[in-house]
Amino acid sequence: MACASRIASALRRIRCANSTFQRVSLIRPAPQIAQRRWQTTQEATTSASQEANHEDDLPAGAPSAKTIKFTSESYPELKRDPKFAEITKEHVTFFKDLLGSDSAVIDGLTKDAGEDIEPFNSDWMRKYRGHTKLVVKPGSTEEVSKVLKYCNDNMLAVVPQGGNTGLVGGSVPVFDEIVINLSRMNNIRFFDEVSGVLVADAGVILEVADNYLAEKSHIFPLDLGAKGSCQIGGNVATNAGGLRLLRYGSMHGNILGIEAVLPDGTIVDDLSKLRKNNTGYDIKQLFIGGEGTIGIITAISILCPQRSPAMNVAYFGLESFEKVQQAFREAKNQLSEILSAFELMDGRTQKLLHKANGKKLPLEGDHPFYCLIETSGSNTEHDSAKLEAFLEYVMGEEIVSDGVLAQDQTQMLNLWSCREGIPEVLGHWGGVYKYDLSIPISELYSLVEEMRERLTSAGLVGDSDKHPVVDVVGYGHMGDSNLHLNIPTRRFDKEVEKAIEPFVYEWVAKRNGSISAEHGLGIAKKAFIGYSRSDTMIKLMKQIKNLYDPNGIMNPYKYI
Ligand SMILES: O=C(O)CC[C@@H](O)C(=O)O
Ligand SMILES: [Zn+2]
Repeated sequence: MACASRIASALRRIRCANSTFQRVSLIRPAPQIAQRRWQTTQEATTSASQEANHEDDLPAGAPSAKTIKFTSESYPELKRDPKFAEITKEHVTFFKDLLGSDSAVIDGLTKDAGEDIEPFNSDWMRKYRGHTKLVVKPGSTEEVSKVLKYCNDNMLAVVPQGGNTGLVGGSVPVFDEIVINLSRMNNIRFFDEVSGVLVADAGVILEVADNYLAEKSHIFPLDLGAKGSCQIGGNVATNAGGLRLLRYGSMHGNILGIEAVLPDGTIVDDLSKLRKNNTGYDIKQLFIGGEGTIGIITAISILCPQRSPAMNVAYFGLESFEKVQQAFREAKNQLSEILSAFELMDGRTQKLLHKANGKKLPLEGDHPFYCLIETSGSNTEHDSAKLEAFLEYVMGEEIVSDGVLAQDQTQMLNLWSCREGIPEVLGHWGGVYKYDLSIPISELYSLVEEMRERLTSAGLVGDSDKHPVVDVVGYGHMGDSNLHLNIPTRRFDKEVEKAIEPFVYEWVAKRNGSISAEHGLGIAKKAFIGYSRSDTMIKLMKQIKNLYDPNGIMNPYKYI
């Protein structure tokens, strides 16, 4: 079998080149998300919950945030809460006096802050845009405390903001909420090489933290495409999942402690470095995934695993979702503790990747499904033996039809780009309807098929400009039963939206899945929480919100 020999010869090459392969570490450059660009669209029609924003002639690499439609227009049902005060010159003076440095306050009230303030008002997807006139950048926990207390005392609404790389509009204002940006708080406070405990400010960029840990043979237990821009405080506040959750677990499991500030200025000093601390309620968990609705995380303490010196990345083509499941089962069974990622991409995502940016795909021929497997272990020989046995098995049993194994770091990056490049590429035609869903694994892909059929029979999908929908595709974290259902479109269209929603949420709810597996609720999914949470759970969440933030100043109009 040609494909078998492809992998077998790759394995032979690895055995010959052990010494170089052994030391490969996987550090992927993050996509330049600030330069993502939406394509021209025709006659974009409005859609309250999904509309992205387009313009006819964006200069490549320099999108102007000013052309993004305001969230308050896309969501006309949202009204500014009159209980919040409007920002005055006196407020601005207070923040300037408090924070001292000129660069710590972006003041759009007393002067035209123009392009300086817009990146804080809008998100990288160009879907959400607020009206803030003030961005403050505290440089310490004490400053965050003073800022928040002042806002709370004066009924000024705020939005905590990290790297602003979220996917649900949670980190940008809707109206004139003050943006509290954490980027100046970017120090690593502590690292212990024996325990692997890292304590760092919330504003440290994920990739910076990971590079720091790499020098100490450790790894940050979270990895995602936006690592070059996102901040670890935001990662914790959104309980980001990423590409290696399968191996290292979630933020809820890895975070040992947090430091946070409540709206009344109280500093929650719970920066525990302990793995075990069984003394009452685990209150830090409320801030993890709390999306900045009860307080601002200012620092985290996190358990970081040892970095694996031996890494392998393989990319397979498979003929059915049944075979994908078999491959996943075998990977868990045979690679067990060295398996660090098992990602799924359908054939359509790979074709679109090629179509949009001409990317040469690793395998010749078409396969309905592709998987990317990564192993991370401590012993190359041991890992290679396991991998070889696994590959021989899946090829021999015809579970996998074709595959390649990276020979060096460049090839690893190239294989990873076939997965990580997908979200950005799908925006190429105009915009994307995005759904981030937890679904029982056996039915993970059925939703994509049903949705494709549904939209196709409604005459909405096609190759020509007559059809709004380019395709219906699925990819995601197979290892976590987390599907990213993406529907790239040429234009946003009420008819398309009606065909997708609420069908998609009902479909997921019927299977006891989650309507937001890892991206959170923000503004995009807030209206749909009831599909995944019972009335009792929502009531309990509201009680917590009211307890911590009685004035409701924290990230209003989102989440809850
Ligand atoms: O854009 C998406 O739908 C998914 C983004 C991210 O969670 C990923 O897994 O690449
Ligand atoms: Zn994801």
